[in-house]
Amino acid sequence: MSFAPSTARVMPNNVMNTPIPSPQGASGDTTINVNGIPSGANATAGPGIRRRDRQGSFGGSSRAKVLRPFNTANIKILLLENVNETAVGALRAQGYQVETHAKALAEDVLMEKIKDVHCVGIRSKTKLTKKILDAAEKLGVIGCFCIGTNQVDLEHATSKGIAVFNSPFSNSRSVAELVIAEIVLLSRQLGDRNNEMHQGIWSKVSANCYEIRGKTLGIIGYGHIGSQLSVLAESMGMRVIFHDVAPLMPLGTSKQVHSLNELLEKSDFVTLHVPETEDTMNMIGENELSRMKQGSFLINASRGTVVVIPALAKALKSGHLGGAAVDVFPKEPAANGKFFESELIGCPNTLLTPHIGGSTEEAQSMIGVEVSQALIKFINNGTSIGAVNLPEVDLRAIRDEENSIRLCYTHSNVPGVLLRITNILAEHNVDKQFSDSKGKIAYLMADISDVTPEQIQDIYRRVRETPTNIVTRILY
Ligand SMILES: NC(=O)c1ccc[n+]([C@@H]2O[C@H](COP(=O)([O-])OP(=O)(O)OC[C@H]3O[C@@H](n4cnc5c(N)ncnc54)[C@H](O)[C@@H]3O)[C@@H](O)[C@H]2O)c1
Ligand SMILES: O=C(O)[C@H](O)COP(=O)(O)O
Repeated sequence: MSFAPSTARVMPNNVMNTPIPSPQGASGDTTINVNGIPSGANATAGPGIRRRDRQGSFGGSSRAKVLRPFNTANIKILLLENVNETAVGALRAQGYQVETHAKALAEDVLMEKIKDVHCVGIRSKTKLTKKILDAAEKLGVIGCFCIGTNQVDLEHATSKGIAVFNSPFSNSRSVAELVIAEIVLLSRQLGDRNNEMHQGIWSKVSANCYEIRGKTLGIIGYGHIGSQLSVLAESMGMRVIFHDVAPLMPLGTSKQVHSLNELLEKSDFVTLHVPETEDTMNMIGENELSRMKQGSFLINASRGTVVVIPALAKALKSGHLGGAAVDVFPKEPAANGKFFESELIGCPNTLLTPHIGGSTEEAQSMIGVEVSQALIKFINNGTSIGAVNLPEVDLRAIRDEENSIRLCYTHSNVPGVLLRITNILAEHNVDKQFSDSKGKIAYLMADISDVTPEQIQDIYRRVRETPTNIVTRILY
């Protein structure tokens, strides 16, 4: 797969279901404006579609055509929260306009900035609420350069046909390694000893300090991170049990237990690796903490809302828990250097970290590559593989010949749509077509050959006018 930038290419397209930036056809290009009408100095009465420069291939075939939404230089991308250079470079190499910010933006600034962009890239801090999404007039795709997507109003994004991509496992190993370190640190009270030494206090203690060998680790949420952690913990001699809503294959000699309570009662260390959902909100409160063994430890590197912080502080101060490591908080400061407050500050044997579970060079670099590639494939080819909120649809490469187009149609999932589209395409040569649905939304891709600019314009207009239309794009 090559992501080499193409020569300017302008598409009849509402890539983000909104007005298209005005064409900037390179010299010699025949360009097609938003309405599909050939325009620009070199517009001719001819087909209006230039054979692409053979700069790369799609789908591994030398006869494959590189598709573009329209002049890629008109695509505007906003990257927030210090998204990795690997992503910035890959997106710029496409010719897109990329604006980067090291921090999350305040709501009013984001509302203004997001108005004009086709794609936004965020991490866990930026909240893309209904209000923000409604301000985003041209937005067609969101890249979450992290695992969690709870910071995006997914339902609203979906209703607007905005695709959302994330990186499902590129930082899993980093989180699992952090948790292994924390298990050892907590078990040996290293946080407290370190603090004392920095204050000039020599306090050599062995009481209540343990090896982790032979101890039981209870993992809540046995997904990418939980299962990776399971393998690492067993290799250090721990026994592993886990609780998950889904029945899952236990790795190594780990065992799935029947209930959350069983896990809490049997574990020396309890670690949370669930997503933020309605079900996991306040999952560990006073009742659950009281079920944990006397002197056991709690680790949370999932989401801050999963643990009731005042209850945890109480359990630590009373000595019921032997310690805790917390990486995520219900309210996190917006940026580095901002004030952090929590009832956990000063609790005994309590490790507090600023949401750094996935913050390693390796993870950030891999995430940058993975998410930027998903964004490029969606913008340039219409591919929704890996989208968390759209049905996953792809077609093999379009043939590299003149006058062939790809129709990408995001629509409401109601009866009768395919018949309507079939009628619109009836007199054309549909090379291939695929469609799938997910809940209230469906996505169709169709490659059509031998179409004139007038026919493209007609297809585009008629598809857009269907009552079920959410987003219609045509790619060349
Ligand atoms: N601290 C960090 O920097 C950091 C980094 C990466 C991920 N995370 C957080 O960790 C979470 C987990 O990541 P992952 O990649 O392992 O996710 P995952 O989707 O691979 O696994 C989550 C698991 O939790 C289970 N689950 C869901 N609801 C549950 C419930 N109510 N009770 C029990 N199990 C439940 C799922 O079935 C799944 O097996 C992410 O959603 C993210 O919020 C934090
Ligand atoms: O969801 C995630 O992947 C983690 O919470 C990490 O988020 P971050 O990219 O904001 O560090």
